[in-house]
Amino acid sequence: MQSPRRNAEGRPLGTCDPSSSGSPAHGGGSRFEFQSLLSSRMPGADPTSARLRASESPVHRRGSFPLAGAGSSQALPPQLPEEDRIDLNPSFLDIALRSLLAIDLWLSKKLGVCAGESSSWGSMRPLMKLLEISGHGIPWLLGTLYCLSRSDSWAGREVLMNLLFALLLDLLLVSLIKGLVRRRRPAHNQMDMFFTISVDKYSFPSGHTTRAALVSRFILNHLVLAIPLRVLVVLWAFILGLSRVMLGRHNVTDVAFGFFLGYMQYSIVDYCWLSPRTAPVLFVLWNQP
Ligand SMILES: CC(C)=CCC/C(C)=C/CC/C(C)=C/COP(=O)(O)O
Repeated sequence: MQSPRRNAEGRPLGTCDPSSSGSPAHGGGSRFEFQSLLSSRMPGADPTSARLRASESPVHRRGSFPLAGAGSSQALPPQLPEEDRIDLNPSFLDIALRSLLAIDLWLSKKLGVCAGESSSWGSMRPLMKLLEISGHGIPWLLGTLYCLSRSDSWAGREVLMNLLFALLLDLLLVSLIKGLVRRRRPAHNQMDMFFTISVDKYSFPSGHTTRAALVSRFILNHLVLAIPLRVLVVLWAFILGLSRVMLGRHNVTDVAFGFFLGYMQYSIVDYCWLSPRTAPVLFVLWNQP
């Protein structure tokens, strides 16, 4: 059996002395309290998952409760029940993620000013819903297919074919991630969206935002537009993302990740660019009478 590791004062590590700087396992008396508070008051604190985390922690593996350090002559606090013990040792990443989520929920609730008719900016709701339609998958897909059917130049057809590929890739990736992450939409959201598919009950990432980022980057790279129009395209994408939070459809992190994913999706499309040279079959098929 391993003898317990000791600190500079010869005290076994993990021995409880609330006034001391504490053991590496608990980080001192004040951190001890902070962590207890965090684990017991944080939304979503779950004793079952805490128990699971504990079984992975080095403190737990040692097989004894370190606060009750054997051999210490000082009065020790009473031993805590199992659930409370483990909650004392969340990892730094755990705390950082939970704090980020708490800030995300708080900020999203604050920004959800058009979430209902009676919300503080409720009168703006129709305008936000108009923006919502401008970034919906159906008009973009139908519009691209229509333009493709009317296009009479090879260059135009190539761009539109790639836009179609981009839109389908976006639908696929967003559905996949939504299905995997399964994050519920904010509680203050009214589920009155136009034409949704099953995964759209989930909110991470925002599909409207990925599309806005993807399409705007696509347009900026493949259409020759005057500067004011280019600014308008960027503004549209940005305001569409913001409107998702204002409508209460999404949390801020859903939209932030949506921008990132949409931006990256364009890079994929650009990398796999379809042309009569790289995908001749597609282009020949499209030109059949
Ligand atoms: C071809 C096919 C299956 C088209 C489906 C298009 C469609 C229903 C897209 C869903 C658009 C939508 C409501 C996305 C949700 O956006 P969030 O920003 O709320 O995530």
